[in-house]
Amino acid sequence: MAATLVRQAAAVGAREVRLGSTSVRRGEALPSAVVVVGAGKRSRVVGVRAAVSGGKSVKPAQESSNNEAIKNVELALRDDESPKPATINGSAASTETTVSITVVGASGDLAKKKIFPALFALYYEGCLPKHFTIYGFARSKMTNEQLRDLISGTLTCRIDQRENCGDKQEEFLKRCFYHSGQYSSEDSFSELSRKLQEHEGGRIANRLFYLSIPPDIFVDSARSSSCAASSKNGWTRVIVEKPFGRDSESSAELTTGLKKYLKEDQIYRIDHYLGKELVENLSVLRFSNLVFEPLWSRQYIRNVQFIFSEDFGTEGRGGYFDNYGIIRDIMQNHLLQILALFAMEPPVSLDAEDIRNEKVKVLRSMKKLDIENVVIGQYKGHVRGGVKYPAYIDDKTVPNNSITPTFAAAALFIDNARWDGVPFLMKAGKALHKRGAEIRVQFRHVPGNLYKRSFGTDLDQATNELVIRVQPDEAIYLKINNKVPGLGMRLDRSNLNLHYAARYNREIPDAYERLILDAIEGERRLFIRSDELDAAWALFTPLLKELEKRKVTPELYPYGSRGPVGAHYLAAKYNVRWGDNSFEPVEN
Ligand SMILES: NC(=O)C1=CN([C@@H]2O[C@H](COP(=O)(O)OP(=O)(O)OC[C@H]3O[C@@H](n4cnc5c(N)ncnc54)[C@H](OP(=O)(O)O)[C@@H]3O)[C@@H](O)[C@H]2O)C=CC1
Ligand SMILES: O=C1O[C@H](COP(=O)(O)O)[C@@H](O)[C@H](O)[C@H]1O
Repeated sequence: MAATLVRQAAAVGAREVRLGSTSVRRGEALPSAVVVVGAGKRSRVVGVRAAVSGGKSVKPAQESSNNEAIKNVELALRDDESPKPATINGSAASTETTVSITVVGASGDLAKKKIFPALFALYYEGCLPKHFTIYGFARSKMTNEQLRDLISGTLTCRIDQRENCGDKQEEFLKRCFYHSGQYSSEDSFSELSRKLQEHEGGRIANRLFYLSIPPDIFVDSARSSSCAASSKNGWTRVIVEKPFGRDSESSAELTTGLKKYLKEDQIYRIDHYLGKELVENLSVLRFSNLVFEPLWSRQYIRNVQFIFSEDFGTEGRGGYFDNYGIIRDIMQNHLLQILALFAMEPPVSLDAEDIRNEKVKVLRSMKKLDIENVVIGQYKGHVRGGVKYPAYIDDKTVPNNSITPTFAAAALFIDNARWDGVPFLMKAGKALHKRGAEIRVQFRHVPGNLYKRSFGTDLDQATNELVIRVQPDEAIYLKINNKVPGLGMRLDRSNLNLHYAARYNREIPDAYERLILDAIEGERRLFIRSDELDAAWALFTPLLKELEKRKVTPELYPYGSRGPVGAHYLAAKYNVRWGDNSFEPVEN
């Protein structure tokens, strides 16, 4: 069946076929071809996208009750971004496509640590188109060879594959080049454009710019890249890194600035948490399992916790961090995005706009964050086992009287029928006792529980808890009460555990891989739309201003500890206990 569909899709010029959860996005994005990779036996075709100009949506092509059969075939044709026929000296040029990816800020930390490794991983997996070129752009003077040396140390091959790793790295590096220039200079970008054009060789040239630079030069770079280096015959897209402003006003200003040079559908605002495997899985868990969705409301859920912790400080990024603080760095974006996916109503479809519409709706239903529902902290120096751990203010790029929070806990509420009265707690901190990110869903007590005498007085400890461990060591587990085998009647707490390392024999892709691939494919589902951003800032801006106006001093906590005790009082105010404080062995 899938093969039939692929032939049909090819006949109408589709460029991609999606096969259920085995996302089929590894093919080359040719308007006249379909490439299917990884179509597992149990795969289900859920959509076909085509890049044919002047088309319109057509669905569904065929239906079948068989799980292996093709369903919901949809041709999502992109009028706005469809390739325009290339001409050279008036005559028609190649209809082949090529993608040029420019990493703006290539000399920086993120480029080296995340972006180039993700691009290599995509190349290694065969996910990049046949014709592609990668350019690094920054002010630093570097040759192509020097860029290759800089990034080669951070390229790694999938540990579950490893074949021809060295050769693949060599091949990849040969396709990476460097151009030095000024971010605000159109001349620099014209020169870059000329070089890109040489590599593009007359093909339909799609161009992706990844702005991996400090936020104060986003607009300048967007202007010069857009005015001087946009594609003449294909699409041009720009990935923008966070932070998207410091508050509602600066975020709106940034959006206005970017929109002078780019259309909204060219802007890909990245929140890399949306690219994490378990965050993407949230919707699958909710909407494809009957056992969860009916429980997903105030009727059965007592509280929900979103917890982020790092066991290291701001090392090296204090200069950036001090201007933002943990609420802007983690809560307003990463944790809030996860919350939105967790709490939104079922979307009409898996289409990017339908999902983002629901996220905006739930964000707009939230109550403004009240300062009484927030606790802030900052780490102080600590000596443990003879090792001295620095205080936040020991960072040379941080003023020694800084009151920027490196920890925050908050209680948020959603004012809608589904979630009325349910506390959504967030906790985020640097320099804590462990690194991790998780979602904890604590369910209500069992009414009239026949076994309540077995639990002693602490009924909270006996309620079910669903834990989605985003990182590290990805897992989804449900804490249940169970009879200890034997002749007596003794209950204990056990986990129904989906431990990814035990269940799936493959490495989990880095979030940046998924997101860069989505940007190349024009899939906007995991990127932030401007109205989502506005809604997120509207929630946090009054609180941030209040904290700054009152100059609230953060509670100090020792480096490597569990954070300030105030977080426990905040939770206790809503009869909640943080779920991450209990010891939990990993079970396979
Ligand atoms: N690093 C990380 O882990 C994360 C970073 N981010 C965001 O990604 C973006 C890039 O981060 P990161 O790589 O750490 O940033 P860097 O501070 O390393 O900056 C990247 C490059 O931008 C150029 N640059 C730095 N400061 C200035 C300046 N004041 N004016 C002009 N150019 C400057 C430098 O290149 P040159 O001098 O050669 O031009 C530098 O190599 C930022 O927006 C950051 O907030 C988001 C999440 C995580
Ligand atoms: O965006 C950011 O994220 C990182 C944490 O990302 P992770 O994928 O390693 O969990 C954080 O360290 C940084 O401060 C923040 O800007």
